[in-house]
Amino acid sequence: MKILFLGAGAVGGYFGGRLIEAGGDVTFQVRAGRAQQLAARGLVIKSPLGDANIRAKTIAQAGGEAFDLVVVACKAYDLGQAIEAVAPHVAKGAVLLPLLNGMRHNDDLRNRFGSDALIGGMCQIEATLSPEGDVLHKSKFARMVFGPFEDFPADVRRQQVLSTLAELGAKASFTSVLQDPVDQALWDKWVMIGTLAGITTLMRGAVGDVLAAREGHELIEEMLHEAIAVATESGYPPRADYLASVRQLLLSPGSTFMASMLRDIERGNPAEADHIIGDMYRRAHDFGHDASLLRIAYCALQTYEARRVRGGLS
Ligand SMILES: NC(=O)C1=CN([C@@H]2O[C@H](COP(=O)(O)OP(=O)(O)OC[C@H]3O[C@@H](n4cnc5c(N)ncnc54)[C@H](OP(=O)(O)O)[C@@H]3O)[C@@H](O)[C@H]2O)C=CC1
Ligand SMILES: CC(C)(CO)C(=O)C(=O)O
Repeated sequence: MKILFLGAGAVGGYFGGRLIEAGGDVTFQVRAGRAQQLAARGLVIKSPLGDANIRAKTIAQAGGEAFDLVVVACKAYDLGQAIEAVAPHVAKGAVLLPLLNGMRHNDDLRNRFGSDALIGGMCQIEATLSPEGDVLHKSKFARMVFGPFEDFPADVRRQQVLSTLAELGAKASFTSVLQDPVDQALWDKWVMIGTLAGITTLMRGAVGDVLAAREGHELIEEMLHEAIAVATESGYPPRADYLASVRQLLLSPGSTFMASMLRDIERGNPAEADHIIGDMYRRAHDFGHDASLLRIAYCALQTYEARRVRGGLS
């Protein structure tokens, strides 16, 4: 199976690199700056699961080659361009697997390419790119979940892609899970990341820092409650055992766990505010919920973005 990763950032670089190690035929579609880094240094992964320096095949844009699977691994604010970049691959028969946090990108991709071009996915990893472009994997967990959507079961082509990816993933240095249907896993992840990103960007600290504050524990619980309410109204209430694991992550005193969105803000980069927090707040609002913490977190993120865009950060 020929696999293309659109983007070789923290997520694309990690999972794409690990699939190459497992014997996968993987190419990265990258822009000029990232292409130069990969040519100069190789695809470098620094990870508690094992360091690697991988020779990565790259292309600048869609050309003659056809791919069976295109993994979309960009940030949400780049999705518009990414959609145009992957369109020629879809026209040649590729199936798309987005690994972005949030949910709305699935609708965007489905509206543009149709349901039969899409499988669902998400990943759990704490990773970032160093200034030199090395993938820095910070915790031991690395998990990719993929599968067909509940309302659109896999046809023969997507089933073939899913099972080949599962076989390859089983040999790779991450946990690979084929989940049919995939929807609950995507909602569960959004509940967790919506709460984590909301609270850590609002308070500008890791989970343990927030918990050190007098109202910290209560506010984390309140934001989690708002996110759970959106998932529940949407038909995907998180299971009790999943919520127990989320509470363990979000309520561990002293924990340095934080959302990648906070790291983006600390570097003065754009944040996926609208996609991860704004979309959740809007859905809460449409369901008639108050969701006052999501509302404030979204407002804080929009304030950051306005200041960033006017050059007011330094
Ligand atoms: N980092 C993490 O720990 C986790 C992230 N996620 C989610 O995964 C998604 C990706 O995040 P992450 O990997 O951290 O982000 P990064 O910023 O590290 O990587 C995104 C990459 O996409 C590339 N890209 C964007 N548009 C294009 C394009 N049109 N053509 C080619 N390359 C493109 C960027 O390239 P360029 O360098 O040229 O800008 C960049 O290298 C996000 O939705 C995030 O929320 C999910 C779980 C964990
Ligand atoms: C919380 C985490 C690290 C889990 O995968 C994540 O998705 C993110 O910060 O973007």
